Amino acid sequence: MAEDNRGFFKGLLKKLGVGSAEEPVPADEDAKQEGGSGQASTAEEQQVPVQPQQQEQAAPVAPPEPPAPAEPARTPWVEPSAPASRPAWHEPAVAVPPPPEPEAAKPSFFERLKKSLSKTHESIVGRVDTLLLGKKQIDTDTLEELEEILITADLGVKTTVDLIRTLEQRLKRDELQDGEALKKALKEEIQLRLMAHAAPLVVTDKKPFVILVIGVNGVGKTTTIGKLAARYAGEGKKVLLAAADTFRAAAAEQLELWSQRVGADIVRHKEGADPSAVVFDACKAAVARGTDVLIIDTAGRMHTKVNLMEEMKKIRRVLTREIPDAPHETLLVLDAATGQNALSQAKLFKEAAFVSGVVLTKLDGSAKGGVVVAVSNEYALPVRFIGVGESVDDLREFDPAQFVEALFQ
Ligand SMILES: Nc1nc2c(ncn2[C@@H]2O[C@H](COP(=O)(O)OP(=O)(O)OP(=O)(O)O)[C@@H](O)[C@H]2O)c(=O)[nH]1
Repeated sequence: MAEDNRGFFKGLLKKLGVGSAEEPVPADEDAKQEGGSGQASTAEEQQVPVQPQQQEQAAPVAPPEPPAPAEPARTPWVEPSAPASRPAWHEPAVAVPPPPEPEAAKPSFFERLKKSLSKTHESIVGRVDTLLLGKKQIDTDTLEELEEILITADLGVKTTVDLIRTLEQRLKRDELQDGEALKKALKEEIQLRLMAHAAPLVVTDKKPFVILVIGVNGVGKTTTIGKLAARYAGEGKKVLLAAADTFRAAAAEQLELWSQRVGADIVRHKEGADPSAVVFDACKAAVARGTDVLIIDTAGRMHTKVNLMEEMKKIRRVLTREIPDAPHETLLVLDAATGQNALSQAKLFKEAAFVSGVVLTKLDGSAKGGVVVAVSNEYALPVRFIGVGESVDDLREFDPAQFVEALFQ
């Protein structure tokens, strides 16, 4: 640093009452300096991030020479890593759940569901409308074309074949005289299949009621847990979250933000810790604190069925040892926007992890919402909730009649 700059900063620091105007010294070097202990300004003090008021005071006083070109304009003792717009003492850089919209500005849930399903509506009902345009009569050729539409709209081969067989029988019984009758029959048959497996998640008064949340990474597990925690805390229940996804520090941070936001407790360990150890501690804490609902976040990075089964077995072993009939619900989270991938994940997890219910997220903006019908019908799994956005109240209990109505309107 130029001599005259040194003089300037010395004077400036004196004015601000910061102490000695020596250049910042790294902490480990400071320890090596002789006679440093009695000084008013240690290296540590100089490297503490500047408080906003100090920055404001220092800003108007320009140094006599412009700073070196590579350096951003800042006073010398500001943390080099601190971005100008986001000081170093801010929250960790993980996705912060967006706050709920003000009630008055929000359309009803049915309206939002309809909007969320608009692309799926186009890919099923829109194409069926085009198929039926100008058709005076429904015949087996029409049903063959319908079959293709349903398969490509992610209803799954098994469900589609089953639907078409039923429609053929109804055609034989003369129930499908025109396009409108066919559309009505299709809507009824889809609803029937969804209703056959529908069942809401009933949180009993077992203390704690344990929900184990599984699914591959990125499908929306953590967000779903946050939304569920908000729901149960809102009902006056005491909620504890277990951050057993220890693969990524950000996953636990994200869960912690949700816990703070909804007023739930959290048990988390360091990144890379054994997920079963987190589950063990969470069970102990839940029992000791009289928790009503314990929700466990897990990592979905088991690439093979064998790995997945082993990890799940281990977690379950720990769980049942601590809370004999836990988990009371094993909730598989699937990203609806991944269509057929979601269907394959349902198959893998159902076989490996004793899934008892499903959450379909990201229905908003996806054309692949037909997968809801496929997952429920092909694997006989109840869809407990659907996610139609990132906000806290964008997770709703699945209602087959409402879903089909919103899809066909
Ligand atoms: N549009 C939309 N986005 C969602 C929904 N649910 C979750 N997300 C978003 O999906 C992204 C991934 O969600 P996470 O909750 O982090 O997913 P995860 O499964 O926990 O992922 P890992 O922590 O990587 O295992 C985030 O940006 C969420 O905000 C939904 O219903 N709709």
